[in-house]
Amino acid sequence: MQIINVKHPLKKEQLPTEATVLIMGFFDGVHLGHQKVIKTGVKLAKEHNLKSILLTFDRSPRTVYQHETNFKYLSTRSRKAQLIEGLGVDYLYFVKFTPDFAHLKPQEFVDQYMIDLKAKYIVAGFDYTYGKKDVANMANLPNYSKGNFETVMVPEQLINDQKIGSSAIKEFITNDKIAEANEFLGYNYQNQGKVIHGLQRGRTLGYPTANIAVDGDQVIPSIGVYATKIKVDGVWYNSMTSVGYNVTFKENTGITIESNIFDFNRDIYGEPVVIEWVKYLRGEVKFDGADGLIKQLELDKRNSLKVL
Ligand SMILES: Cc1cc2nc3c(=O)[nH]c(=O)nc-3n(C[C@H](O)[C@H](O)[C@H](O)COP(=O)(O)O)c2cc1C
Ligand SMILES: Nc1ncnc2c1ncn2[C@@H]1O[C@H](COP(=O)(O)OP(=O)(O)O)[C@@H](O)[C@H]1O
Repeated sequence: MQIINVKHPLKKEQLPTEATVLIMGFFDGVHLGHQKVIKTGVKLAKEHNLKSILLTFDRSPRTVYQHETNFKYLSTRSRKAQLIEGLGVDYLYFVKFTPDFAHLKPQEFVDQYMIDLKAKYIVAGFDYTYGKKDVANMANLPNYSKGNFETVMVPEQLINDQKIGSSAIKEFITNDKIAEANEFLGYNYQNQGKVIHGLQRGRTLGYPTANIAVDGDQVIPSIGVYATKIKVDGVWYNSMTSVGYNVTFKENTGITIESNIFDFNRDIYGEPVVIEWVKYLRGEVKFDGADGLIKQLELDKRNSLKVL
C-alpha cells in the first residue's frame, strides 16, 4: 500500500493514472463497521479491475466542524495505516484538514477529490457526510457526480442490536469493558507509546514495571489491572498492566500506565512499545503496604496467564 500525504489542493503528480474505487471516511479505530465498508470497496475494485483508494484525514472532522477540543483517538495515524493496509487497500490518502480544505463546497470537493481521483465508485458508510454536516451526504452525492461515478452505501452494522461505532467503543474502553470494545473492533485494542522512568519501586517489589507514556491523543483504558501483551523491539510478550494512581504508595504522580513483562529482564527505557489490552482483571486497590500488593500481583500474574 502506498501512502500519499495531501495538503490541499491535490497536486497533479498525486493523481492516480488508472480508474479507481474511492473509499471515504475518517475510520478512527478501523472497527468492524469500518472494516465492512473498506472490504466492500476493495472487493468492488478487484471485481472491476480498478485500484482502491482510501481517502481520510489527518485529524477528526469533529475537531474542525464541531470545534471539539481534547478529542481522543482509537488509532494513531500509523496504526490506522497498518489496519487499512491489512484489508488490501492500494492507496491511502491522508488529507491535512486545513481551513481551505474544510471550506470546500460540496461540488468543489466532489470535483477536486472524487472526480480528479478518477473514482468510478464511491464507497462509504450510511452516515458518511463530507464538508459541514447536513450539507452533503450519501443520499445527495449522486446529484454532484455529473455521471462520473456510482455510489455504494454500506448499511449500519450492529452487534446485539447496538450500532458498531467509535463512540460506543470509547465508552467501553473507558468503563472497564475492554472485552466488548475488542468485540466491536474485531481485534484487541492497542496503545502505542514509549518507556519512561518511574520511581524505581517496581524492582524492589520483585515486579519491575515498564512505565509507559502513550503517543499523542489516544483513548486510554479506565483505571484498573489488565492482562496484556506488549511488543518490544518487534517481539510480543505476555504481561500485566496497571492503569492507576499507585494509591498504595500515595504519591501524587497522576495516572501511570505500568507493565510487568513476563519472562523478561532487560533495560528498555526510551524504547517504543505497543500494549495490547486483552482482559480487564480488577480495579485498583489501596493495600496496607507492599506485602499485600505483592500477594495480589502474584494472583494477577496467574489470572493473566490463564487468558493470555
Ligand atoms: C499488574 C499490576 C497491578 C497493580 N495493582 C496495584 C494496585 O491495586 N494498587 C496499587 O496501589 N498499585 C498497584 N500497582 C502499581 C504498583 O504500585 C507500582 O507498579 C509500583 O508502585 C512500582 O512503581 P514504579 O514503577 O513507579 O516504581 C500495580 C502494578 C501492576 C504492574
Ligand atoms: N520484566 C520486566 N518488566 C518490565 N520492565 C522490566 C522488566 N525487566 C526489566 N525491566 C526494566 O526495568 C524497568 C522497570 O523497573 P522499575 O524498578 O519498576 O523502575 P521504574 O519505576 O523506572 O519503572 C523497566 O522500565 C525496564 O527498563
